[in-house]
Amino acid sequence: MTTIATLLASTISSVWPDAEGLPVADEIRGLLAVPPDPAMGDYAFPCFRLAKPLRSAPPKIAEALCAAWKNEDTASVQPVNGYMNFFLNRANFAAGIMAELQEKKDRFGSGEEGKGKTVCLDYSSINIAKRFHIGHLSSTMLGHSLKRIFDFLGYETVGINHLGDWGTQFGKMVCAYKKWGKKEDVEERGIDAMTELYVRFHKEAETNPALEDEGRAWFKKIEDNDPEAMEIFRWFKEVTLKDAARVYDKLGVSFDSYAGESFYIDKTEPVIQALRDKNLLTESQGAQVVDLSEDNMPPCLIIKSDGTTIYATRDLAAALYRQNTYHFDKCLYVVAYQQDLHFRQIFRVLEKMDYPWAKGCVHVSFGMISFEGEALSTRKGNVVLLEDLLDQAVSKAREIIEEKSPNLENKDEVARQVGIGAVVYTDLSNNRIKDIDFRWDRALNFDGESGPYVQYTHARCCSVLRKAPDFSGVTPDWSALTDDEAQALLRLISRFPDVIREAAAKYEPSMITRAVTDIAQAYNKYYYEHRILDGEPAQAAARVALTDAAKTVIKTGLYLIGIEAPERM
Ligand SMILES: NC(=[NH2+])NCCC[C@H](N)C(=O)O
Repeated sequence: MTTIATLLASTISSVWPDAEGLPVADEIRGLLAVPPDPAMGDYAFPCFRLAKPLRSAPPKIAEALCAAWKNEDTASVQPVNGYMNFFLNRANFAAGIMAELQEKKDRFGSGEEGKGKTVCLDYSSINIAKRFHIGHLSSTMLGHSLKRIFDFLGYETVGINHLGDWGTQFGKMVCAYKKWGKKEDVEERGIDAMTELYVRFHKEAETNPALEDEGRAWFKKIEDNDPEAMEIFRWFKEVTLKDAARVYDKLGVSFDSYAGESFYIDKTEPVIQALRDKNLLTESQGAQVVDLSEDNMPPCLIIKSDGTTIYATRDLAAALYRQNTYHFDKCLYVVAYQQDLHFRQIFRVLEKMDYPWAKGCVHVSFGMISFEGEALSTRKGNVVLLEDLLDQAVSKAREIIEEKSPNLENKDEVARQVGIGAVVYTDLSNNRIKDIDFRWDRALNFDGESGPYVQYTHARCCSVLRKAPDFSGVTPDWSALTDDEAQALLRLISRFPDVIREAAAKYEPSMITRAVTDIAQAYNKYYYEHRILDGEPAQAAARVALTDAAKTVIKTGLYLIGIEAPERM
C-alpha cells in the first residue's frame, strides 16, 4: 500500500507538475481503499479528491492517471467511474513483503523515527495502602503496551509509576496503627490489615471527633520528617509495593521510576514561585488558585487555605521535574477519564506558564471495567482484586489446556501465559475510551476473538514450521502465494507497520490487538484451504515462508500489547 501510494504520488505530479493542493503520499495512503468486490481490484483510489485542485471531472482524472501509470511490476490499473483500480501483481507483491520479512524478522514494523526523542509514560500509578484492583489494569496495560510501541519505533521511553503516596489519609493510618495496630498483623496480611485500621479510624472518629485532630497531627509529623512517623509510613509503602510487585511480575510489567507524589513535596516551592512571578496566582477564599475562567474551567487550586499543596500542585512539579530530567518530547498520562478535568487544568496552567513543551503533555484516558455485567465500586464491596482475577484466569486456562492438550509438556507455564494473555487481551481489545465488560466465557474462548485464539494460531504456525522439511537450499516460488487467502493474509501483514504507527499516533494499542486478530483469522483461513507442506518443494517453501511470516508478525503484535506467545498449546 505504501509502495502504491508513493508511486501514485509521483505519477500525479508527473501528469500535473504545476498544479497546487494535490495530495502527497501520506494522504494518498489514507485515501486508498479496498474495494468490497475483489473483481474491482485489490485497491482503489477515489479521484474525487483531485477534482477541485485540477478543476476536472473524476472519471477524466482516473483515465489520465491510468494512462500515465508505469509500474506494471507492482500493479496494473483500470479507470472505473472516477476510481483508479489497482490489480496487484500478486507474485511480486508476495515477493516484496517476504523479502522484507526475511530481512527484518521480528523487527518487521519497527522504525527509527523516534530516534533522539523521549516519551515519558505515567501509568499504573497506584495508591499506597490500597489494594491493586481490576480498575488499575487498564492504566497498567495501556501504559506498558504504549511503552513497548514507542520503544519499537525508536523512541527513548521512561516508564513512571507516579505513586499516590501523599495525603492526610496517611496520617490517619499511622495514627490508627499506633492505637490499635499490630506489627505482625500488618506484616502478615499487608494491605488488608492497613485497610481495616483505616476503616476503624473513620468509625471511631464518628463518635470521637478529637481523633481527626490526632490524625492530622500525625500527618504533620510525616510532613516534618519525624522519625517515628516516617518509619511507619515508609514501611506501609514497602508493604504495598511488595504486594504490587507480585502483580507486576505476573503481568510482566516494570517501571524505570517510582517517583510518586511524596517525591515532589520539596519540589513544589519553585513552581509556586514561578506562578507568582508570572502573575498567575490569585487569592480565593484564603486559597491560592490559577484562574481558568477564560478557558471555561474552574480555577486550578494550588495552595489550600491551610497552606498545604494538593495533587495538582504536585503534578505541576512532576511535569517540570520530568521535563528538566528527561527532556521529554511527550509526556503521556495514562489515567482514567474521571481525571479529565484535572489534566486539562494542569496542561493549561503549564501553557499559561509559557512552557513550550506543555503541548507535549497528553492525557491518555480510558473507560471503566465492569465484571460479568457488574460495575466495580469500592463502596458496594464488590471490588474484584486484580491478583485474584489473574490467578483465576490461570487456573481456568489450566483446565482448558488439560482438556484440549493432555499431553502438553509445560502445562503450568502455558496456562500462565494463556490465562494472563486472556485478561490482557480483553483489556486492550476495544478503543480505550469505551467501557469494558469482562466476561470469562469471552476472554477464554479459544475459538472467538480472544487472546487464547491468537496465541493458539501462533502455536499452530510453530507446529507447521516444526513439521516442515529444511528448505534452506530451495528458492521459494512466490507464485504459490497468489491465491485469494494468501493474498488476504499478505495484505494484512503488509499493513502491520502502518498499524503500529497509527496505534502510536492515537495512543491506541487496541489497533494492534485488532491487527493480530485479523492476521490470525486470515492465517487460519489459509491453513484450512491449503496444504502447506505438499507439492513442489519451491511452492511448499513459499507457503512455509508465509507461515513463518504470520508467526513472526503475530508474535511481535502480541509482544507490543504485552502478551506472551507460547510455541505449543
Ligand atoms: N501524574 C498523575 N496524576 N498520575 C496519575 C495518578 C493516579 C492516582 N494515583 C490514582 O490512582 O487516581
